[in-house]
Amino acid sequence: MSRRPLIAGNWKMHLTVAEAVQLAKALAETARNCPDRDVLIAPPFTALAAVCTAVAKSTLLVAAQNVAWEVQGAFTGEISPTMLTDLGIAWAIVGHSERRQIFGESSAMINRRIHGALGNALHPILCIGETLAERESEQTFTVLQQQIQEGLDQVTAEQMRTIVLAYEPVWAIGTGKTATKEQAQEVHAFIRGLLTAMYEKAVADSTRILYGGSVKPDNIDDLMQQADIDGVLVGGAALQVESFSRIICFQ
Ligand SMILES: O=C[C@H](O)COP(=O)(O)O
Repeated sequence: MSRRPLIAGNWKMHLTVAEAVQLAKALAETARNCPDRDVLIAPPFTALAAVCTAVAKSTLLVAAQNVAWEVQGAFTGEISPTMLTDLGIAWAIVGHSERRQIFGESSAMINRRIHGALGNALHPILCIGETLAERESEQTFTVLQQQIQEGLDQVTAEQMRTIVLAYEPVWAIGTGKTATKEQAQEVHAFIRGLLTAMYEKAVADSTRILYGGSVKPDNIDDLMQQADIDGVLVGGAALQVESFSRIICFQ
């Protein structure tokens, strides 16, 4: 089954509005030259409106880095799904390991965010991944299974059509230590098998599973050649036009 590649850049807490618009415009040009793949950027909240306007006529997809589960109310510091759709945004990252680890987001909270997104026409990118200690104690698959089952609790097969998963081993994020292509493929195949068990083969076969963690121009081609790697979620290397353009144009 062929799945359309998705190359996503998570800008995290970087860039001014002007810098974000400049980078987005340059990447829209790169994306235009690679029409056989989806290209997505996730700017910080402060730059979302300006970036959406700047790339409105391009194929570039724009995501928020998180999303609340309620549409309005007393939730200081949160951004609601309808505030995002109001800007024309159709995507949201949910459950990034930095949200889980630094800000203490639980699987239950992440599941609520997933439903908040799904209920308001946003495509969630659900992030999962094990820590170094969990990998070294051979708990990788147990941890991932729990994160996926809890994150996707009450998500239907129909809703799975709009969800993307991103496997990001915590030990590979921002460390320069990428998982080998074999390690990444092994986990992606496990995730696809789990989706088959949770839903059905057609759902597993059509779900895009991204890899994230120190993806760079020099490892993108090997990663994208793996059977179950359908794209990448890039942090550091997504902040420069040259490096992210090379990643977008993987061979
Ligand atoms: O969301 C992106 C990931 O956290 C990967 O970040 P990185 O490419 O800087 O390792």
